Amino acid sequence: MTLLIVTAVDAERDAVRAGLKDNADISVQTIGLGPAQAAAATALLLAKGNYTGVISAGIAGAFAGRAEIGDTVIATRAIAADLGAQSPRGWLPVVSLGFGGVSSISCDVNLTKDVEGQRGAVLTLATVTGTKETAEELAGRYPDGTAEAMEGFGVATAAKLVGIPFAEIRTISNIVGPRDKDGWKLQEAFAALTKAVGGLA
Ligand SMILES: O=C(O)c1cccc(C(=O)CC[C@H]2O[C@@H](n3cnc4c(=O)[nH]cnc43)[C@H](O)[C@@H]2O)c1
Repeated sequence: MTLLIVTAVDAERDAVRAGLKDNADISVQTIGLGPAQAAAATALLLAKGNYTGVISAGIAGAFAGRAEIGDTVIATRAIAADLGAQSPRGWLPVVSLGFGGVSSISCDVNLTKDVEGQRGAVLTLATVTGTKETAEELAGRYPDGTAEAMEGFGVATAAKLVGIPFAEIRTISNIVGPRDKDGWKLQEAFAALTKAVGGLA
């Protein structure tokens, strides 16, 4: 039986593979960017293989004051932070709309028990946050929200459908706020990712 680790882009996949040193019991695959692509591609992989669990891994943005560049965040839960409705009285998560669905999926602690890092919720968004206002709104809405990325909830949804454990590991490349892509510390985050997944090997 094999553990599946999925990443959005090849650079993340290569950083994870470097930390695992050819461990034959772990398969690392690129699934593409965003929650919809992540859910569909993960479901396809899980349908074709026999996996003990799935981990969404990669880089992420941290909410100011909750994690720093180069830190490792191990998700307690993956939150669908843009699945719901806006209203004049504030945000309405999908669960409050009355049509079913869930707003967050818990992570299995056993999958990441050998990984070092801080624990906190990781938000999944189809749109990367790019303003101070949205960053503050999300941080206020989710007091346990430590980081945001674009795939975790999609991967978690596929794992839940198949009935296998899910976890998410993210290393911090940037602070969530006004868009400054040139300021993302990609190499620091990829190096931290290689180190973090070493515990899984
Ligand atoms: O390999 C490269 O040189 C490279 C250049 C640009 C971007 C990447 C990525 O890996 C981007 C996709 C990756 O980033 C996650 N991510 C990171 N920070 C955030 C954020 O602030 N908000 C949302 N997502 C973020 C995303 O989930 C993907 O895993 C590589």
